Parts: sequence; structure tokens; C-alpha cells
Amino acid sequence: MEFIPTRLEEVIIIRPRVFEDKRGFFTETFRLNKYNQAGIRKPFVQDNLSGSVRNTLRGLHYQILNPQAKLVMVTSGEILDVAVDIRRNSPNFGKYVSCVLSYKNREMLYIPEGFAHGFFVLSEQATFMYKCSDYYNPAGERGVRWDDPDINIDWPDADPVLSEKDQKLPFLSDIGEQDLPE
Ligand SMILES: Cc1cn([C@H]2C[C@H](O)[C@@H](COP(=O)(O)OP(=O)(O)O[C@H]3O[C@@H](C)C(=O)[C@@H](O)[C@H]3O)O2)c(=O)[nH]c1=O
Repeated sequence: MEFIPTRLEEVIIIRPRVFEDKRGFFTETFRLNKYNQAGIRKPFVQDNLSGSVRNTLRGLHYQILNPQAKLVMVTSGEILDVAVDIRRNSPNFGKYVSCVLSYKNREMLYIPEGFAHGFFVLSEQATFMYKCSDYYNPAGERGVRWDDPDINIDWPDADPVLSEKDQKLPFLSDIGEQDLPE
């Protein structure tokens, strides 16, 4: 299992060791001692699963009352995953990293607290699984517009399938300090 820092070093790509044989493959996706050694120490308390059709974009989401670190993976299909540093005092405020996660490459992404997260579905369908370090709290649900010009994410499509909620999210520059993580 390899832990590879991205250009925002707190966001980490996890490349698991995959054992292939005539039946298919086997891989460990989460193992506390190895994650701890790599500096990922937040215990996870919630697992989520979502399925999405091609061109779906979910995001950019974060929780302000119960901030969540996330370990995300794709169990079918292919997505472009994006994490944006929105910690109000961070030198990287507004910067993002993106990477392709797929059933085929079996890579995962660790996104710490303080980052907004979203993804775009590149395949006909994608199944997305993730662990969270705190519970979902609807009262603390926050988000940033996917097409915020200040963040300027290079999405593969200019007209994605969005939830009603995600269409109405604010731009980063319109979010008050109290609604941004430290
Ligand atoms: C995220 C979440 C949603 N829900 C409910 C609320 C709502 O009625 C329904 C669908 O929720 P959403 O539209 O917010 O689902 P979705 O757009 O998939 O939200 C997710 O997007 C990605 C990008 C993330 O980073 C996640 O943390 C999460 O915010 O599920 C829960 O009950 N528990 C949860 O943990």
C-alpha cells in the first residue's frame, strides 16, 4: 500500500497492493496500522455509498459543525475526484487537486477536514464508496459552487447533471468567515 502526497500535500492518494489470480483480484482498502503510519489517524465513524450516471457532478461539499475527513474510492466505473483547500487561513486557500479514481486503477483518495470535495462521473455509471471521520449533520452541511471562477476547476464537461441543491451553492468569495473551516 503506497501513500502518495498530491500537490496539496494533506490530500493523499492511496495505491493499494493488488493480488491478481485466475479468480480475479484481492486488495486491502483500509488497514488502521498502515494508515496510522502514514499520518492518517482520524477514526472513521460512517461509511457511505452512492451510485451516479454519466456526467453527474456531486459537490463541492463540506461539513462545518462536524468536519469530516473522507477516504473515497470507486467500486465501479470511473470518476474525476476533486478536493479544494477552503481552510480560511491556509496559504493554499482556493487551490484544488484532482485525480481519476476508477474500478480499474483501484486508487483511493484521503481528503482531510477543511477541504471541500466533489466528483464528476466519467463512465456510463459509477459507484462511489467513502468513509467519514464524523457523522453527517444536515445543519452543518455547506458547499461551494462547482464552477466557481476563483477556483477554476478543469471539469470535463460544462453542463453536468447536478442536484437542485448543488445548483444553488454560493461562490467561495461570498461565503462568510464563520462558514469556512479553520
Ligand atoms: C451525505 C449524506 C446525505 N444524506 C441524505 C441527505 C439527502 O436527502 C440525500 C442525498 O444527499 P446529497 O444530495 O447531499 O448527496 P451527495 O450529493 O452525494 O453528497 C455527498 O457528495 C460528496 C461530493 C461528498 O463529499 C459527500 O460528503 C456528500 O456531501 O441523502 C444522509 O442521510 N447522510 C449523509 O451522510
